[in-house]
Amino acid sequence: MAKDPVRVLVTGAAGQIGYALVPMIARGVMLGTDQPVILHMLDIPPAAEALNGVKMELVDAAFPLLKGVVATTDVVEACTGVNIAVMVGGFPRKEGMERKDVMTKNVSIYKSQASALEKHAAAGCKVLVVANPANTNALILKEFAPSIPEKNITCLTRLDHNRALGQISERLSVPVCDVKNVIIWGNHSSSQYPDVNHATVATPSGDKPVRELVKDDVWLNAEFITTVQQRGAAIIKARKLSSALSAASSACDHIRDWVLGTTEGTWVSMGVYSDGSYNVPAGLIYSFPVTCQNGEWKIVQGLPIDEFSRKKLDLTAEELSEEKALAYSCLN
Ligand SMILES: NC(=O)C1=CN([C@@H]2O[C@H](COP(=O)(O)OP(=O)(O)OC[C@H]3O[C@@H](n4cnc5c(N)ncnc54)[C@H](O)[C@@H]3O)[C@@H](O)[C@H]2O)C=CC1
Ligand SMILES: O=C([O-])CC(=O)C(=O)O
Repeated sequence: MAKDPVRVLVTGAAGQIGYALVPMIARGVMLGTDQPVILHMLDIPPAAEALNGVKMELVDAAFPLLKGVVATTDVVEACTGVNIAVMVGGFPRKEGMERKDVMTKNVSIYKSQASALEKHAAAGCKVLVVANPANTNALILKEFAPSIPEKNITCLTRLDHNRALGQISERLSVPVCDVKNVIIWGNHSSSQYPDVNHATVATPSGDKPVRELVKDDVWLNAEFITTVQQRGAAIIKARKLSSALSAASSACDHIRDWVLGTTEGTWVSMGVYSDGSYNVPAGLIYSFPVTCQNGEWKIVQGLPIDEFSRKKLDLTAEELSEEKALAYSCLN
């Protein structure tokens, strides 16, 4: 029997990530090729005409899984009955800006959209915040939507995770699908810690640690880390626009794994509400290694953390605490 359609909200749908993301969702990249979807697309009035153009293209593409499109500038209409909410709406960073610089503009959006989601989304709606500062926007959304369970509010660090996989794959000239279990700890910002200490590569003689294969701790402890931390800025420099296709694809990965589960023996990185695991202060949205099953994520426990890593985990937590304080000061 055909499945009932799932309603997926994309905010900022007329923007660059939105334009890359909605066809992926309509093709089943996010929820599976047997899962019909109804797309809810929200943008602001100045983008209404462009949003309507995206809707026209979705109709023209005749996606078999797409059972309906709601394109609106009304946040209540956009949020009504949605099962998944991908929050991309906001203002992107430009060359020379830190993600913190977009804070003032974006956190107030997340405060107001929190109440619309809380009141109008379907029960159990899963929320992914993409817009920057992603962790702090997600935290604001959580705090101003107290009836949405905190386990249902996450932010995107899967792009950073995928970037880390990509760097290792390039360095070792192995297919990216053979690399797994990197970790992005902390903030989706240049303070994040891309950690390869538990990462492995599938080889004909079994999984081997990335460190053993790369055989260059200097590169792994320095250049690799900064390349991943600065990749967003490098893309902005090259394209004069921030990452879009990779962000859209990673957002699909995030939701797909969350809803359909991670593969046995593999974890992914997600920005989730900290419960104090790994001595990360509770009450921050922080990126951890997680596994997913039955629609729920769980932080991978018990990984040994060396002194080098500890410092980096703490540094990015400190930045998130500062961002939290700054966000509240912007809202006052
Ligand atoms: N977490 C991550 O890995 C990544 C996050 N980003 C962030 O994603 C966000 C979107 O990036 P782009 O699509 O490139 O930007 P964009 O400027 O092309 O699109 C953003 C869209 O949001 C809309 N918008 C603004 N305020 C809104 C509101 N209140 N409600 C609904 N829509 C609203 C704009 O009209 C625009 O159409 C930015 O904040 C960017 O920094 C970008 C790449 C990766
Ligand atoms: O760097 C930016 O502003 C966009 C972004 O979040 C990324 O590409 O990781």
